[in-house]
Amino acid sequence: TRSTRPQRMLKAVQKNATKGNPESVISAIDYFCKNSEWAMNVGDEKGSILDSVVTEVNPSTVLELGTYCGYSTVRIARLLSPGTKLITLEFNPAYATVARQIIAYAGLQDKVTQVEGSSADLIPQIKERFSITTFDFIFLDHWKDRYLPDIKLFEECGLLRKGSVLLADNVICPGAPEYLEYVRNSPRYESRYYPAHLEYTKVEDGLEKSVFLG
Ligand SMILES: O=C(NC/C=C/[C@H]1O[C@@H](n2cnc3c(NCCO)ncnc32)[C@H](O)[C@@H]1O)c1cc(-c2ccc(F)cc2)cc(O)c1O
Ligand SMILES: [Mg+2]
Repeated sequence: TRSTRPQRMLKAVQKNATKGNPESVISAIDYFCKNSEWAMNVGDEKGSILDSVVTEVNPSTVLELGTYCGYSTVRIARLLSPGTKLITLEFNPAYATVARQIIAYAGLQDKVTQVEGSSADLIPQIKERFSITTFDFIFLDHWKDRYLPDIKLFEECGLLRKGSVLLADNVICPGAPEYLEYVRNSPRYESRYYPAHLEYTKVEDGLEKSVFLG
């Protein structure tokens, strides 16, 4: 049967990137998406903004919602201090399998804990299962209508502390209007919009960074 787009993306990484070199994995995926097949990775333009926020926060505890093929997982993990691991949630086993291979090809498997399942089920289990008290940095890039229910779940489960940084992809395209309204109007968050473009296109999109104020 015909291969899937994530499988073709993995082949492109194995063909064009250098094993153990995260930068070459990122470049190989961006090249594939610009020249062969568009895919919903955060991409190079928004990825550079993601890089700058991760570098600024220098987090000890990190959560990503929506691994997909692991592109942003690699971007984040390559910047983490030694000994720091990120947890990434993905409920599609086929995507998780491709991501595992892309993360391993980049040599970052020791900095990543991949968890298969839905954020709605897993978020309430995180403290117990991973001995986490709160997250320093959370990247939201899963289903856009789940951003708001999941940020409320973070609050209910006591997973945020004064200064926790949440960064959300696609707040313009496809859009997360309820989430934006919430973080921009809640007195418990200080929010800032980073304008950019939808990955590999000229369509307007951007990232919303929201700091929890406690
Ligand atoms: O839809 C987009 N992203 C969704 C990501 C989903 C991934 O995350 C996984 N996932 C989803 N919900 C959950 C969940 N929890 C949810 C239930 O609890 N728990 C765990 N994993 C979850 C999926 O299995 C996928 O792996 C998108 C679209 C465009 C786009 C723009 C313009 C266009 F024309 C077309 C497309 C651009 C983007 O950058 C985008 O991110
Ligand atoms: Mg996205």
